[in-house]
Amino acid sequence: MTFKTVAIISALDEEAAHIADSLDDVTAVDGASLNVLRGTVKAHSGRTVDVAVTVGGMGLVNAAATTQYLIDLVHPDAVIFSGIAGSLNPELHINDIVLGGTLRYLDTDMRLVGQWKPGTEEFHSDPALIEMAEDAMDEMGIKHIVGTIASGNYFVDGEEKVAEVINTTHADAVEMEGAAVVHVAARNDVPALVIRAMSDNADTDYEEFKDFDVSEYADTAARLAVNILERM
Ligand SMILES: C[C@H]1O[C@@H](n2cnc3c(N)ncnc32)[C@H](O)[C@@H]1O
Repeated sequence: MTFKTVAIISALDEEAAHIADSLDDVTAVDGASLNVLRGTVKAHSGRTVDVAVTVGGMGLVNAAATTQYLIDLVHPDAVIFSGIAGSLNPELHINDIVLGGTLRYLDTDMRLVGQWKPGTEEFHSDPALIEMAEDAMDEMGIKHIVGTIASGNYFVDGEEKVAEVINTTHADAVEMEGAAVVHVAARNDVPALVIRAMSDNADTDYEEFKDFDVSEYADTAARLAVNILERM
């Protein structure tokens, strides 16, 4: 598989900043409430990879709309989501990475929703993209797992919510976009990868979350995304 064009999506400005800064020959396109930056990254092979990066906002609908818009706009060979998530796995520490081997929705009856294409009840990041990400993280010395990510339309904090998410999804990390991105990518037959750096242990309440600085973790995920582009 040659990755000539790659679309990268984040939910927050901090999650996209480093990726946008790594692009050369940048142009901007506005549409569908998005500001899309297009540019190139020089790969180790000497080739250039065309990249489109945008911030789509938080939540499943924003993520789905953004993914479809980027696919229609740039016809990418891969879609990568780069961002932060709450850890549900005690083996993981803040700033470790979970790759979305499996992605499941919270609060969605997939027996019904999953009847439409691609006709599955859960979603998966592309194995070739996962392998590139693992090589990149070995090189960068980042602790990581390929695990299960749960995606829902609410911030998960506190023991009760955490227990419910773990019981229903068996997830290692929880966030608000990943499953929607991979779901929409699968409808379009585009390989996708979800990268999440752990920003919290799902114990931080929403008021605190607004105050605490997520830039460091957002940047870890973004540096990984750029390293993957350089391997393409
Ligand atoms: C709040 C933003 O950060 C991510 N995020 C980080 N931590 C959590 C958590 N504990 N629960 C839900 N989403 C989280 C979401 O994906 C959203 O974009």
